[in-house]
Amino acid sequence: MKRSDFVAIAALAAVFAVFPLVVPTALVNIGVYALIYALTAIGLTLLMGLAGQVSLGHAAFFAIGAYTQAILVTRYGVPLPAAAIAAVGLAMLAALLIGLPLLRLRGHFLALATLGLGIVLAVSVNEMEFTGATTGIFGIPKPEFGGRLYDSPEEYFWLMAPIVLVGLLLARGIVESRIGRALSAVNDSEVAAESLGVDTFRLRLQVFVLSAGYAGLGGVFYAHWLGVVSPSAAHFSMSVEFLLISVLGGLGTVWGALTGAFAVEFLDEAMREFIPVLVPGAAGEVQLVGFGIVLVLIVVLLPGGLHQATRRLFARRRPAAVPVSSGDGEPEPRRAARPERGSPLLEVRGLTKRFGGVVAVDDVSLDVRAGEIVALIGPNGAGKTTCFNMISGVLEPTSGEVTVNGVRTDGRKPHVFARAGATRTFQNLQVFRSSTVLGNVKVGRHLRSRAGLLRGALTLPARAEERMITAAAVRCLDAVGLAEHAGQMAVDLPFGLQRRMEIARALALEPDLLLLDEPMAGLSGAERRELAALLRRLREDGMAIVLVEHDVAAVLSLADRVAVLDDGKLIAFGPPDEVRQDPAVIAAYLGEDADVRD
Ligand SMILES: Nc1ncnc2c1ncn2[C@@H]1O[C@H](COP(=O)(O)OP(=O)(O)OP(=O)(O)O)[C@@H](O)[C@H]1O
Repeated sequence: MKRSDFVAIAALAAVFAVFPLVVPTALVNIGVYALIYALTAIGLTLLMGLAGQVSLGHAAFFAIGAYTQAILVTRYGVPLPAAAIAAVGLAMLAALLIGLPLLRLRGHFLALATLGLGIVLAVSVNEMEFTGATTGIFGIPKPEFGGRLYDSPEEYFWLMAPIVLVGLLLARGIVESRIGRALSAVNDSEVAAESLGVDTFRLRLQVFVLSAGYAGLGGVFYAHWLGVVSPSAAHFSMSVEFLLISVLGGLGTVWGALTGAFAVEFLDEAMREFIPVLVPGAAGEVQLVGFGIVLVLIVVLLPGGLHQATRRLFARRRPAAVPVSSGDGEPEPRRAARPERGSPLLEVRGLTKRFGGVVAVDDVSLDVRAGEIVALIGPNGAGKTTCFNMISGVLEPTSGEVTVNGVRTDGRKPHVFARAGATRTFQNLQVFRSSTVLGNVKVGRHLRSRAGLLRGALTLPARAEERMITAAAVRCLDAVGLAEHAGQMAVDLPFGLQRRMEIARALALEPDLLLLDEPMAGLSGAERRELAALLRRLREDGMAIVLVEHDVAAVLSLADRVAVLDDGKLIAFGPPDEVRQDPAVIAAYLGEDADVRD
C-alpha cells in the first residue's frame, strides 16, 4: 500500500475525530448513516470495481447481518461482538453458496442471482414469524463497551469511524496486493491473466464473499443504531442505494465508497430540505424524484464518479515512480528444479477440434521435450492457433489429450496449464491496459508468490514478497531489454515493445514450457535477432519452447524440430533439414522459394 494511503487515512481520522464536535447533531446523525452505508459500499466497490462483478441485491447480505445480529442479541442474549461475528459469517456463507455455482459462469449471472436473492429475502422476512414479519425485531440495545454507552449520534459516529477506516485500509491493501493486481489483470484480459496462473473463479468468489462480509457488518451497525430491524432493511431500494453510493463515489477506488456514502446521504437530506421550497407542497415521493434526477445527471456527466472528478482537478498525469533496479539483494523464492533436458514436457495425443462442420485441427499428436525449440508452421487457416488454444486450455478440444509435465490439462482452464509449469503469449496481444509495463510483468509472478486476500489486506506481511515480485519482474524486463520502460503505461508502448513485454510477462512465471504465438510479428530485423538469441538462451537453460511463426527462414534456423500443419492435419514433424525437403511440405506450404530452402 502506498504512503499516500496512510496519509489519507490519518487525515480522515482527524476529520472524523472533529466532525461530531463541529456540526449539529442532526448532521452527525446523517454522518452515522453515511458510515453504515459506506461500510457496505466498500465491499460492493471491491466487487464491482476490482472483480468486475455486479450485485443487484446487496441489501440481502446487509439484512442477513442486521437480522442475525438482532435475533442473537435480543432473543438469545448473545454478547454483541460474538453475535457480530456470527452475523458477518452468515452473510459470507450465503454469498459462498450463491457464488459457488454462479461465478464459474461468464456474464451477468451473479447480478441476476443476487437480484433474485434480494427479492426472496425481502419477501421471506416480511412473511416469517421468526423474523418478526412486517413489524420486524425491536429492542436492539445500543452498544456498550467498557462502561461507555454509544447512544448519541456523536458517540456512535466515533465508534464506527475507526471501523470504517480499518475497512478502507484493508480494502486498499487488497487492491494493491497480489490478488488485486491479478483481478485488475482479469478485467483487462481474462485469458492472459488465466494463462499466467490466475484462477479467476476462485478470486472472484473470494471477493464476492468478502463483499458480503462488509455488507453484513454494515447490517450489524444498522441494527444497533436503529434499535429495530424491519423488512425495509432487505428492500430492493436499499440495494439500489448501495449501488448508487458505489457508482457515484467511483468504482475505480475504494475511497469512492466513503465519498459516495456521504454525498448520497447529504444530498438526500438537501433534497428533502430544498425541494419543498422549489416545488411548494411537494411530498416525499417528489423529493425522491428530484434526488433521482440529480443522481442520473451526476452519473451521466461523471461516469467515473466523484473520484474521477477529484482526480481531474488535482492530478496531472500518471505514472508514479517505479523502481527499475533489480539489485536490492532480495533472494528469489526457490523454484522446483527444471525437468531434465530431453524429458517429455508436452504430450499431445489425437487432438481434434471441430467448429460445426469445419475440422480446424484433425487428430494431431506430437511431443515436446525439455531443452528444445519446436516450431509449428503451416499456411493461413491451417489450425495453428486453434492447436495452441487447445493445448493452453483456452479452447476445449473436441477430442484428444494434452499432458504437461505429467499432468492432464485438456479441457481444463488456462490457469491449470500454468500451474503445470507452462504459459503462452498471444497472436493478438493481450496487454493489461490499466497497468504499467512493470505491473504487467508482475502478474506473471502470480504463481511464484503466495499472499492471499488476508495477507494482502494486512499489507505488512506481504511487503517482503512484493519486493521480491518487483525484483524478479524487473529482471525479466531486463532480459528482453525493457527495463527502462518499466514505469510506462503498457498501452503507451509501441507494438514491438508490447510483444516483448508479453514475453517478459510469460518468463516471469519461470515456465518449463513456453508457447509463443507469432512472437516475431511486428518486430524489426534487429529485434528479431535479439529475440532469437533470447530464445536460444532459454533453450540452453532447459526450457521447452513451442512457437507458431510465419517467418519460415527464422524458424528453420532456430527450431530443433518443426511440425507442419496443413488443413488441420500434421503432415510432417521432424528436424528442419528433413522437413524442408519433405515433398508434402513443399507442396502445401514452402513451395520452391529459394530464400526458404537456403
Ligand atoms: N471460433 C471459431 N469458429 C469457427 N471456425 C474457426 C474458429 N476458430 C478458427 N476457426 C477455423 O479453423 C481453421 C483454423 O484456424 P486457425 O486460426 O487455428 O488457423 P491458423 O493456422 O492459426 O491461421 P493463421 O496463420 O491465419 O493465424 C480456420 O479455417 C478457421 O476459420
